[in-house]
Amino acid sequence: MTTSHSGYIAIIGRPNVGKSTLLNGFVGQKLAITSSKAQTTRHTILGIKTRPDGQLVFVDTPGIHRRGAGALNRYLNRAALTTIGDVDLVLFVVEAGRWTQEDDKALQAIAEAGTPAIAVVNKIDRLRDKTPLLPYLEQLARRHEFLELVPVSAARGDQVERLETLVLQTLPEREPLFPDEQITDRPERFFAAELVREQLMRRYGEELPYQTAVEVERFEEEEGGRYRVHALIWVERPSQKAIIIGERGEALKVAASEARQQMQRLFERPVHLEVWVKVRKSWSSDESALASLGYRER
Ligand SMILES: Nc1nc2c(ncn2[C@@H]2O[C@H](COP(=O)(O)OP(=O)(O)OP(=O)(O)O)[C@@H](O)[C@H]2O)c(=O)[nH]1
Repeated sequence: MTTSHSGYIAIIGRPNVGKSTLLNGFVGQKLAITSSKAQTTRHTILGIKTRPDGQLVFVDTPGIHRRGAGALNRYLNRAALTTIGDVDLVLFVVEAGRWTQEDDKALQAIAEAGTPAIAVVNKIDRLRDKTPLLPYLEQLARRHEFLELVPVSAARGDQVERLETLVLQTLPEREPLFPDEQITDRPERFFAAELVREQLMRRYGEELPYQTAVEVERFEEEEGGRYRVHALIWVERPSQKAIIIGERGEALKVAASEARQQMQRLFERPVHLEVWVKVRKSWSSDESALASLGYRER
């Protein structure tokens, strides 16, 4: 019989390095929403991968960043920092060829926690010429005592399986922590809200998405298995509501249709989705409004 290794792995790095893409690649399902905008991830999500030789429980955290005041930003940083101290291993994700102050801050947090770490150098597909990769890896190795340094392309899946095997070997000998078939700790309702939020992140301007939140107020299974989902998009100003809805409702219709298709893929069943936009003043700077929208310490 093979020995079982199991444990918690935090995926840590500055915004936009590809943490969510990596998590989805490990689990083989789109659990974490992604976009080209920084700070897409607002919630900590568990992604569970069970193999015959053990179980990897990944914790995708909101990116660590330096700027930004306000309750939402405080929540994002706190969530990432708490996670680092609580896990068996950290995957520190960086972008090949790039090093910023925010990377530095994330690495400092890892060093302070003293949690063992593997450096994941992502987006190697972007390097046409691979020559600079070696000096980059050497420099990274000098910054911290990593267990391993692994270049990958999360988007293409290159080296992700190898990384997974390396990760498993570092985890303690332990029976699986979750049942075999479980792939996340979040209910389907949560993913419904996230998939609507993903469309907002992807479709609307640079600033607007950060001033919106999504709440699923109804999530029901109809006879025959179809899901009926009612989602509310909270914005801070009436002008934002007009932008999201668009002329004759076209913009929202397109966004909702894409979100619905993504839900059908994840839930593997038909989905009926209705989306409404409502104005609630300054929800993103108000701790109690944040809590009511699900941004709670867990
Ligand atoms: N070329 C390339 N792009 C990638 C790769 N991995 C991720 N990306 C892209 O990088 C962007 C950010 O990816 P995410 O997975 O959302 O990044 P994140 O680190 O979770 O971001 P935050 O939510 O801001 O913390 C997206 O546009 C991805 O498609 C990769 O291996 N190669």
